[in-house]
Amino acid sequence: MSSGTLYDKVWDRHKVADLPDGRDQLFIGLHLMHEVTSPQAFGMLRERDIDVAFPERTLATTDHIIPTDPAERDRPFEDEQAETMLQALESNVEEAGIDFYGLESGKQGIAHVVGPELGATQPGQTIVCGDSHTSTHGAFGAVAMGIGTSQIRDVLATGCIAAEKMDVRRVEVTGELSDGVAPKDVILHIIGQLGVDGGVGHVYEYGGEAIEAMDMEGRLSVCNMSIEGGARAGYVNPDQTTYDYLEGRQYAPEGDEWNRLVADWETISSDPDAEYDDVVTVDADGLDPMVTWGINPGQVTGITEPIPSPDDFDGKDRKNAEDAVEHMEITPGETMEGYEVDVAFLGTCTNGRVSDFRRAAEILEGNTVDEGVRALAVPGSETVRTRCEEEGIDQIFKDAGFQWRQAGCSMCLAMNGDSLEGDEVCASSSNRNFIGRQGSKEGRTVLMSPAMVAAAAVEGEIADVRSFGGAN
Ligand SMILES: CC(C)[C@H](C(=O)O)[C@@H](O)C(=O)O
Ligand code: SF4
Repeated sequence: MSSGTLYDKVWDRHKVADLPDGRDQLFIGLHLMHEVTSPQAFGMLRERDIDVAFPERTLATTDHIIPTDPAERDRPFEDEQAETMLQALESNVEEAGIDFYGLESGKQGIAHVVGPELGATQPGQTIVCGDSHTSTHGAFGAVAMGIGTSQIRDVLATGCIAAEKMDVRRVEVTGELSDGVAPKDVILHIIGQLGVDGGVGHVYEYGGEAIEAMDMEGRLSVCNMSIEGGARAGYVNPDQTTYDYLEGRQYAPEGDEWNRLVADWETISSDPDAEYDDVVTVDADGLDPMVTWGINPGQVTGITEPIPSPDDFDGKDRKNAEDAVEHMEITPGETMEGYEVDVAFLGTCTNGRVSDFRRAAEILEGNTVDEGVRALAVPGSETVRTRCEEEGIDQIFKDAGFQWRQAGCSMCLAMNGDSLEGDEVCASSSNRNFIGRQGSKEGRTVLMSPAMVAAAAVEGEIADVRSFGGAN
């Protein structure tokens, strides 16, 4: 039997043909869809009178444009553009016979939260979505990639895309996370070390004891931000943690089929002697909670570490650091601790899952949000929201002074009206801190873990979550 990486094996299994331009024709196991990037592709199919080839391999939800304020979710939405986009998605999926998790389903949410929690995301699959954070699904040992409009058209029409095979970099994360340090800190640290372009031309295979010790939701957070490190995709080899999470979920196979698949999934993991194009080792021992100080996710440092000076960098990185210092109004040499915040935002496809809300609730319990802070808790899906409400987590958030919202992307990119104003500073559990990302050109985003967002909300400034004691 040939020896290789999971990426090689899954790719080879799904490869249909060599294309003349050097790319491969790749069959797609699961196509996730949301309202922003799909309408145009459906339009292209309609122009040529082509039906959706595999509706049963397609799953749709609505996330980016929908209001998260319960009072604004009645149809038609006040925002006409949002209403039009959702209507387009609704009629497209109905016509094609695609499973759709809309507002009434009780399971609506961000595609990258919904796919895994419904058990649609499975090991060994090829997964695509017209969304860059499709890399999230790699946490299950899948090859999951974001695609553009013409590829959405192709997968709708044929079940295949033309894709270029990448190199594989093994990112070995050794050591153990200390209290108060989360998977989000690990991926921010990785991006800080390897750079936002460090992964270009690669997919990242995350492994090592720190990754193996993570639960599925932690691995999802890590894989989610692969794209922020420039990688085309990121994945973790499937193991018992993966199977235990998946078993019994809505789309998960059952009985003999389940046993057959688990046995098969065991064979698709990277072999011990697999050859990688590159291997890097990152030590998680002694890692601090991380915070970004700049305007891309690689401009990141430990909470106790000083903000670097532009002089520490060369070329493009130096210019980026100068821009960051100016935009963020930060002082190199100081730490980010004590940097005042106006908004605390907890949610997104990076950190909008139940374990994220549990970790933040541990910090919030018995505490109140600083009076200068507007605090939003936005579950990544309605399933997450319901689960949090069953556990009483919503009450802890509300008692602390957070707004408890309904599921969506919300202030991650402010397409739905949840937005920063002026030069507000946001302590955010999201994945992008680009200028203007959260809806205001002067707005300032500081990326961090969910527990760190809760700590910042309480203190009214960036704080070290470890000072709250017992936090994990
Ligand atoms: C709107 C969508 C295409 C976009 C993406 O591709 O990632 C969004 O989800 C984002 O996070 O910026
Ligand atoms: S939560 Fe943010 S990063 Fe994730 S899909 Fe929505 S907009 Fe993109």
